[in-house]
Amino acid sequence: MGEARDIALIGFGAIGRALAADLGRDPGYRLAVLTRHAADLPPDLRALPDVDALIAARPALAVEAAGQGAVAGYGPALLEAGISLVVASTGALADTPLLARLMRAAEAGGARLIVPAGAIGGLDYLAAVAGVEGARVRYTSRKPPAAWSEELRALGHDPSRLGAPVVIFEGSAAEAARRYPRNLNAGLAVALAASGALAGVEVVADPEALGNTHEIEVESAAGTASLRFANRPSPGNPKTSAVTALSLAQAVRRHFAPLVI
Ligand SMILES: NC(=O)C1=CN([C@@H]2O[C@H](COP(=O)(O)OP(=O)(O)OC[C@H]3O[C@@H](n4cnc5c(N)ncnc54)[C@H](OP(=O)(O)O)[C@@H]3O)[C@@H](O)[C@H]2O)C=CC1
Ligand SMILES: O=C([O-])CC(=O)C(=O)O
Repeated sequence: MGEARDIALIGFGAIGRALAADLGRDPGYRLAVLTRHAADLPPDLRALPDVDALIAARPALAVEAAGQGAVAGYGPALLEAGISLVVASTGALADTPLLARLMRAAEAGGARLIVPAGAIGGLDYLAAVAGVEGARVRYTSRKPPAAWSEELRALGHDPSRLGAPVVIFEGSAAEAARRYPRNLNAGLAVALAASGALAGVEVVADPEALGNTHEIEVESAAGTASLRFANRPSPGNPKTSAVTALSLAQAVRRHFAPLVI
């Protein structure tokens, strides 16, 4: 095996910890973490105090699992410096001027901005049929009330005693990602893959939801598809599905793989 590849993680919360544990078991990777809480890192992880230190470390790839602010704050500089970036906080890309800036930076630096599947799957299918005439995609996010405590209280509901599903939002993926930056990244990933074919997004707090559920319905001249993901919440954050960290680990492996599936 060749020398270990340096990977820089940004953020060390629910996803960052799970991702570090996953990639950390693989001798093919050496990890460093940009975090505001360096003292909380296990001794085998190197702390990066700021984005300049990250760029100076010249990692083979950076992975953001921090928040929309980190994508906007660090993304352009990393990409311009030629460091490809996997973003978990895909909702940040609802900001079209930021997305354009990131794409210009990636082009200038010869790097890639990578949107992983995250909490869902099937983005390849959506992208393949998006241009087919009449293609129409709908996305529904259905999470248990614990993921929507504040929003339910604001609507006059007690999250611990919700008797029936409550629709929190209906509208565009971009507006959903702006309003709910911690809960609607998957909707924006669907929007990027499905492009103009995404007809709408619905967000539901559901006491019967078996975990964080994502439903994608597709109709086009190529056929129909019903995708449904019933995800276990991450132990560290009920808004975040545990599978997201697995998806990011997969995006890292895929980036370097000689066989891409
Ligand atoms: N694409 C997808 O399908 C999914 C995306 N996500 C998104 O992934 C991101 C991470 O999720 P999760 O791990 O659950 O969140 P957590 O809140 O558990 O962790 C985020 C961590 O990032 C740190 N952080 C925030 N901003 C910065 C910054 N500018 N620089 C360094 N560290 C920072 C926070 O620390 P501090 O205390 O310093 O703020 C915190 O420790 C979120 O934006 C989330 O919405 C989540 C699920 C699915
Ligand atoms: O983890 C999930 O189920 C999805 C999520 O939070 C998001 O899309 O932001």
